[in-house]
Amino acid sequence: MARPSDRRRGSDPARRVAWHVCRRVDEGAYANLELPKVLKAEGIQGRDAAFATELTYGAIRMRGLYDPMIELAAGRPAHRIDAPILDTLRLGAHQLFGMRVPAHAAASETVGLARDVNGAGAAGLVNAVLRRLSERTREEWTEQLTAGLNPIEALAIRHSHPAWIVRALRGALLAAGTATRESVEDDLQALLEADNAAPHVSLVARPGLCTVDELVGVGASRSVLSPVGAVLPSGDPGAIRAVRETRAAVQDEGSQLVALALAGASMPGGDRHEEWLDLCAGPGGKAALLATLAARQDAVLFANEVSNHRTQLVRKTLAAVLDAGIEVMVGSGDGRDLGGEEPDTYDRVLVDAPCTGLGALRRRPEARWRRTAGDVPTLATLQRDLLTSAIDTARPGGLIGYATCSPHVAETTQVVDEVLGRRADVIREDARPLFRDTAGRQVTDLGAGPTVQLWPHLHGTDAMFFALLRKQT
Ligand SMILES: C[S@@+](CC[C@H](N)C(=O)[O-])C[C@H]1O[C@@H](n2cnc3c(N)ncnc32)[C@H](O)[C@@H]1O
Repeated sequence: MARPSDRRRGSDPARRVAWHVCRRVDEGAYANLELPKVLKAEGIQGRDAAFATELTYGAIRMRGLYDPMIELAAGRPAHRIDAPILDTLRLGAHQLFGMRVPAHAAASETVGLARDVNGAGAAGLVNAVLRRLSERTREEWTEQLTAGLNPIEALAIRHSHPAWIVRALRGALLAAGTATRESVEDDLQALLEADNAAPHVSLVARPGLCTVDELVGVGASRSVLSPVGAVLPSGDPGAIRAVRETRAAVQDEGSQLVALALAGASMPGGDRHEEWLDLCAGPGGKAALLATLAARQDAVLFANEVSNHRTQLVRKTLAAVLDAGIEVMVGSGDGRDLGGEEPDTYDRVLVDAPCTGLGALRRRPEARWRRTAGDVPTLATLQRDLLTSAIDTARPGGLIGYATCSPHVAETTQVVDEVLGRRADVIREDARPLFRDTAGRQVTDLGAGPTVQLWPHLHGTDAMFFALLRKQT
């Protein structure tokens, strides 16, 4: 496919970038990886880059609402519209219904884009569809599209999530004790809205390598939630020296709290030199935080990852940690085998399990359209095997933290319940007191316990789940 730079330069560069990224995403790319590359290649920065980002992410995220609108306006199913033209129409719809672009500018700029990237013939179709779309408000279209649907299907269209995900999130809100039967519809709506809002950029100051004050000094504000966190209101985190040097990094505050919780859990038996294991470490965000926390407690970390490529990423993430002389080992292996290879060894073990990522939909605009309900049982089997192996690697008295960035009960409490149901040597501890905010107070709204469930609409974090288990002596 031609890059935007190869094409005639009649249309707005930011919109062309958005279209190009949407095409690449249709072909299997990830928007969060592709967009920065294309913005850089096109030399687009500042407000134009922010516009391109909002347009790209919104058009991809909201296609569950925009495609049915486009179908009505075009008088044909979306799969009968050429994919490159459909992407142009989605971008037009997002300018009309999701951004504060005046309708005439949204239409004329999108037709200009169509002329450039889809050809003169397609521009006529795009013009006609956008004119029809702009005859009604978003709410009017939504009312028409959801009339007569059951509540889950209606929410799926209104908030542009696949219905199976809406159902799973509703079940998770109830199961975690976050919502009651009375409040669940409001909670669900707030959660779905939070999934569609751009998340702020959270940074971690890796203890001993960087301070929150240093990040505040370059424009970030102190995190309310994470004692090692900061929030960047705008700008490119890559421009921050501490981030470039891997002394700090972009990391969700929920992930920070998970690592802090496991490191902070009490371990009777006093002053032994602990050995910690991160069983699924790639790309190394939690491993880097754990390694610095371990160093403060005179402990050492072994970071394990199954994929060779991701093991390399762990090494890159740990660059500043290793440069500082902090003792951390990095290895590549299947976490399911470690329980047999190194039984009864580690004091603290983190299983940050591969999961559907349904808790991080804000960050990955295409993820909701790629995942299927069929992924869940496959992942749950892997998660059970990894947790079982993690328990085997823990020494008697040792701790195991099980985390996912999905709140789906089949990946969270059901995994823990099933594994614990088969073993008499592990108990579940209340993890909630370990989640402490910057002021030292227990984080609110963590659920009914003993496990912890964080939420984008309540905490501003990804929907991280965390269970703390202790192996009996
Ligand atoms: C959720 S990610 C971990 C994120 C990481 N802890 C961080 O904070 O950067 C899960 C990781 O598990 C790895 N993984 C998948 N199957 C595995 C296995 N059988 N053994 C070890 N790691 C595995 C994946 O490659 C992926 O890197």
